[in-house]
Amino acid sequence: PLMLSRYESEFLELECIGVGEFGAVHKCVKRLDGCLYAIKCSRRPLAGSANEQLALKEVYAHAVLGHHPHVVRYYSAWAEDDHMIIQNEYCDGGSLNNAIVKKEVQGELFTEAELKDLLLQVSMGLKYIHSSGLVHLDIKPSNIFICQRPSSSAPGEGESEEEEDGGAAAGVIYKIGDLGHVTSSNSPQVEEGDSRFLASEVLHEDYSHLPKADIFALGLTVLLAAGAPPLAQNGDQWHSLREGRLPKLPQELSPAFRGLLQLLLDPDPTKRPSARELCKHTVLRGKRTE
Ligand SMILES: Cn1cc(CCO)c2c3c(c(-c4ccccc4Cl)cc21)C(=O)NC3=O
Repeated sequence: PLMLSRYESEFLELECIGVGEFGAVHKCVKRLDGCLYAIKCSRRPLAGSANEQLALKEVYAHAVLGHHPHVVRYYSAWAEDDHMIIQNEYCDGGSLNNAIVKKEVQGELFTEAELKDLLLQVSMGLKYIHSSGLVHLDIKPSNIFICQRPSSSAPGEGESEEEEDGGAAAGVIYKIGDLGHVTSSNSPQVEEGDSRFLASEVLHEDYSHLPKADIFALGLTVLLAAGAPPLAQNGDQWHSLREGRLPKLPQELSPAFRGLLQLLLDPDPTKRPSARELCKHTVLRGKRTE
């Protein structure tokens, strides 16, 4: 085609790392800086359509959110020949969902210390998103990405891991990704996320405590990492979980941690701790064992 695509001229496509109805995500290297990026190409939504709104909200959210060690970094977005393209930080460790499946296959479990580290890191990312007046609304294992070492994209100015928590620098770093459902926490046009992680009050269009819907989804995310069976999309299991009945777990968790998970999943959103409260929660801030 006459117009040389910016995507082709600026990037070398290395491999496809995800395909969905949204489009495809590739691991790419930027020719200029030699760094790796995750680039999502999706069909450009019809002008004025709901999908266009969603696509724009994703880019707006990234633009507003700037940099945080536990939120996937945004670099650029542009439109070309009927496609929307977004260039994000490449996280080299796959998604939390991949990690959960891998543990399952190997007959291994996340230890309680690892579960606490996961909960603390994602809470830090959520605290940042919520303090910016936004809510994610699609927190789930496949939207949490892992960096096995400080990210392999271009280093960010003033972005330092130890600011948030030196501890994670030694192990894995979890980052909240896919801001496609992000909306403002007080004047929401809510686009519901995955029903398996949806808080009951949001299903009933009660948007008065949206940040607590992210906390509920985070509780289910940690529950899955703890080895809970796959979540139901609807039906009795879906409802019983939302009446505060936790599924049987393949491991004994300490009463303190189990109690905290119970609180994250409380049917009453006002009973769930905020991300800020989680970040300083003694159960999560206990002395590190390693
Ligand atoms: C399927 N998939 C696999 C990965 C690599 C994990 O090791 C991945 C990434 C992203 C995304 C992504 C999600 C939503 C919107 C835009 C992007 Cl680039 C999707 C990804 C993203 O923003 N950063 C990623 O690493």
